[in-house]
Amino acid sequence: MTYRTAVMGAGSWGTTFTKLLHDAGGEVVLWGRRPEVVEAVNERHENPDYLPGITLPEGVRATLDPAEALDGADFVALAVPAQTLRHNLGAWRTLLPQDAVLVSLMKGVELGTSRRMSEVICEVADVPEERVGVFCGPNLAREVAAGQPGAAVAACTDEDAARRLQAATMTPYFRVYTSTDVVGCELGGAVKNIVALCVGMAVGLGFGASTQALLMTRGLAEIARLGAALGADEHTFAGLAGMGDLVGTCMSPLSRNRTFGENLGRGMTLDEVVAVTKQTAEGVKSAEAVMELARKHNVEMPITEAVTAVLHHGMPIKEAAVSLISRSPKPERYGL
Ligand SMILES: NC(=O)c1ccc[n+]([C@@H]2O[C@H](COP(=O)([O-])OP(=O)(O)OC[C@H]3O[C@@H](n4cnc5c(N)ncnc54)[C@H](O)[C@@H]3O)[C@@H](O)[C@H]2O)c1
Ligand SMILES: O=P(O)(O)OC[C@H](O)CO
Repeated sequence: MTYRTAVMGAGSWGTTFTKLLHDAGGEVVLWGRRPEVVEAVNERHENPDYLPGITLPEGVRATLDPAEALDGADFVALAVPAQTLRHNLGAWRTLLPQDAVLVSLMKGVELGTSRRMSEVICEVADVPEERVGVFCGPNLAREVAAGQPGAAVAACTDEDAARRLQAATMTPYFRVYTSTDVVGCELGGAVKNIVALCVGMAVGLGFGASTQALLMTRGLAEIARLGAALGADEHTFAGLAGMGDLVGTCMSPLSRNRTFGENLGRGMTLDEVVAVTKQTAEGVKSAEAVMELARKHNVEMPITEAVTAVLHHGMPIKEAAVSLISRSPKPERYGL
């Protein structure tokens, strides 16, 4: 069976996901909002702003017209920044094919509502949760685009839809597992960005692997605590969407979130870091939205709290580091 997919958003991950779908043998059209990006993909088979040096297959086609991209799609993959999804999807709502599965590629939580991306999709597109999927895992766009061995999770509460998404995305170099735990997969993807910001700050301050491992491990514990409060399956956090994505992102100099934190840790001001960050570092805005969720569900998330204090309330990084290391003594516990 050949599936047709519309990928909405021609940044680094949207473009990479388009290549993956093509390599998996599917039909795919990439929607981009900038004419020069669409032209580069169609004429020169590259997206130099986001994936310099990567050659895209000749069969990969891009368009500026959302209706053309969405026409007849089995899957609609959404790859815009988390904070613009509501606006973008609202504009495409009447063009969405009746039975298409809408797949979030995004790793963020909406500011103001604290909604996960799948919740925003259900609300704006007015579709039941069975028609909304999530694709996530330790996937640094450049490495996946280069065809390095990798894996991800295709999640949907409708197991059959998850299996179809799996079939549409498996390639000789990329494995895809299914899950029905949409909540856990989304939280794993969104909250690890906040932990990666913190690990980056630690790297920027000159701290080594011991401190980074501490932050990753306790970061995973707070992700699992929030997940338990929101009804996620705690096993998800030991998998690709949890530990896998957390470790991949926190360890990689390619991560925009880790790099953002590292620049702050080295002493740049927030404005300076924002000015040099050309791509989306979702954790920066999502930190406040996740903190709001944590407060609402009475979940302790000290790393998220410290990152939010540094990014949005002017707390000096060194003060945040002291606040974390001097927390009261307690037994080690994973999850709740
Ligand atoms: N890059 C990765 O390695 C990777 C991997 C997995 C998931 N993700 C997630 O994918 C999502 C997209 O990230 P990305 O890496 O492609 O980001 P990016 O910064 O590389 O690209 C963002 C894209 O969105 C477009 N865009 C920006 N503002 C817009 C608006 N107002 N309306 C419509 N389009 C707009 C940009 O033009 C660009 O095409 C994020 O949630 C990210 O966390 C990224
Ligand atoms: O570059 P980042 O920090 O957005 O991370 C990219 C992916 O989410 C890694 O899985």
